[in-house]
Amino acid sequence: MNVIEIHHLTKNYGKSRGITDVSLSVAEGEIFGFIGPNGSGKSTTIRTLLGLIHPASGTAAIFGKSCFEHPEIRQQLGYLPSEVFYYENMRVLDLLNYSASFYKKDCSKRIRELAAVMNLDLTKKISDLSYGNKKKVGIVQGLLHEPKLIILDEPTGGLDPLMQQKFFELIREEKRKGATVFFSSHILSEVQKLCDRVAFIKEGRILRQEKMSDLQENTYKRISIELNQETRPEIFQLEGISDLQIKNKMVKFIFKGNINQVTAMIAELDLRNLTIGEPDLEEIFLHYYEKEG
Ligand SMILES: Nc1ncnc2c1ncn2[C@@H]1O[C@H](COP(=O)(O)OP(=O)(O)OP(=O)(O)O)[C@@H](O)[C@H]1O
Repeated sequence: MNVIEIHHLTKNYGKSRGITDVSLSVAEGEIFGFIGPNGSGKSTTIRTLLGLIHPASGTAAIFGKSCFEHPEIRQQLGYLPSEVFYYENMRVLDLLNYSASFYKKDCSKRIRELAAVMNLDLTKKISDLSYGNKKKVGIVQGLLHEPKLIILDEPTGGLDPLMQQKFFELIREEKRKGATVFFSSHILSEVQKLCDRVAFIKEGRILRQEKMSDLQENTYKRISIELNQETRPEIFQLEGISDLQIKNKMVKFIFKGNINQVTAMIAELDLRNLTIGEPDLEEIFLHYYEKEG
């Protein structure tokens, strides 16, 4: 069953672009990454999905129902917005208890567990917290009622690397317990570690949806060659080469395909140096999918 179903969703802000014809689905138990640069439409998609803003056209459903028509769905979902605003004078525990009062269950044990994992001091006043610690409050708030669907809009901003790791571990644990996770980010490397599938959004449109395993199994290589003399681009016209950059005697490109073909081509060259590495997903997206944008 698909927990999230979005079909042809379009939303504009007056004359300015929001999102255009966005379609995607997230299966039960999946961790789904939603990747795009700043302003690409991630938050707009999420807010429309949650029924917080109205689309111009298209449909969005959670557990098969529209959030507008069935606000009770929110009982089963945990949402961390990209920006969190709190009552500055409240203590962390009071704020979390207040959030928990919206759900029909006792969340006090889970609040303490989550605060311990995230190293969050429950006795502090919100106004005394750093940006990263406020983000932790948002994370605990999103998870405290053990929701079936967790929607996180840029959750890791402000968290230090150790806390990011702890947070990822929390998300993996929620997945093991059966939760579905929708996770937006502009940092591909973090999504790479966590997600089963990923959609890339650019300028309000979805470019691709891929299984993470397919992306990683594809033999993408980042190849850098230093030659003993200057060269010509025609030599590098092999199928599968993209993002070819030639500067004096330095040649760089991304290659996808049978590695033997590219090593045969390189064997013909007079090399000074050669490095073959794995491009990160950022490079794959930016250079392979750029032309589709
Ligand atoms: N309330 C608003 N009024 C007018 N334009 C808006 C509003 N909210 C978003 N937009 C515009 O819609 C587009 C998509 O913005 P959105 O916030 O959805 O992107 P995002 O991918 O979440 O970006 P970021 O990573 O910076 O949070 C942008 O061009 C933005 O300027």
